[in-house]
Amino acid sequence: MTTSETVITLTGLRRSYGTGRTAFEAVRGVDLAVARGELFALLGTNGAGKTSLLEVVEGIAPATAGTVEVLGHDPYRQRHQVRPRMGIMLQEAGFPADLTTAETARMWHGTLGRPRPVEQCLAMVGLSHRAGVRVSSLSGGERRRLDIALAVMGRPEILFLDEPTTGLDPQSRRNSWELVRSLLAEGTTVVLTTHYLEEAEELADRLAIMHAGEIVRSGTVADVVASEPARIRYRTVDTALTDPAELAGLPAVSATPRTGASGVEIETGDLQATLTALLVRAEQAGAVLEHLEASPASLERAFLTIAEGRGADAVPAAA
Ligand SMILES: Nc1ncnc2c1ncn2[C@@H]1O[C@H](COP(=O)(O)OP(=O)(O)OP(=O)(O)O)[C@@H](O)[C@H]1O
Repeated sequence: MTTSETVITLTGLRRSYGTGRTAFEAVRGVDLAVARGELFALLGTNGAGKTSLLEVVEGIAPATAGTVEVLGHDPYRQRHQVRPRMGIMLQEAGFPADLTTAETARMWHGTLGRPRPVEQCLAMVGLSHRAGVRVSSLSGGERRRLDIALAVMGRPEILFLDEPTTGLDPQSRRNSWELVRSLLAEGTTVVLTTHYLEEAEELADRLAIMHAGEIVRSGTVADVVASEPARIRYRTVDTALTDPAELAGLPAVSATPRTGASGVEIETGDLQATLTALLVRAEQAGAVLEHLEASPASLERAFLTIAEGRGADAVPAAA
């Protein structure tokens, strides 16, 4: 259940690698607040800065500028106070290859304050039957699931999952979602990065999309989708229906229609109104609209608009 208590607050957060002329700023002034009990998804193109940001929040690296507070503490300088209350699943974990699954879990168990039993954790991720198998013999997906098991073992208040389901088959992915849902139901706060938009749509209370070190969209899935227009596409030889100035006069058209070799693309804030008027015009002109497609706004579309560099300034982020 989501409460209004804020457990993660970032203000003007920046993170650079290197110094001087070779310095590279991977996180460029991020403001963010995550409430207790919610699932916050961080999305973005490859290299957008998600992992660089997460590592600062997890206390693995210091911020170059700005402030970060996790459970009321600086996660880097006051790491010993924050770390026991967090569960962290990194993008790539290193396990000693010669230990078995159960030995690895028991070793981790020994480092935690009030851990869940090893057997329970392995059962939670469907690895009980692989308990006696060496980690080196686990499949990539099984190793990912072992990662999740270790991350939840310490009953964390905040769980960080960095691309947790990459490499999992569809069934295992859905099982992981069920596990995350059960942790949310217990009141755990979850911060998730993923390249699977469906995963964010399934699980996220709120999300942010990063691009080039900045958050360019944020809010609920519905908020982010609402910021994106619907699209109509077709091809035709009728010049009245390929003229951008004529088409801009259709109701609810939100940008100058694009016409080119691949056909006509119209963006609209009201798909039904624009489509109805377009079809009436086509009927009156006796024109045929070939390959006609009408696509409602979607998270995928919003993501692609940002990835193509068209959406960075369109709608301010409101984290
Ligand atoms: N140690 C480092 N030294 C220099 N640059 C780095 C370092 N680590 C990451 N970067 C750069 O910082 C940028 C952000 O990387 P980061 O790993 O945070 O992105 P990401 O959003 O997590 O990407 P992905 O989705 O591919 O995992 C990239 O351009 C990357 O090359």
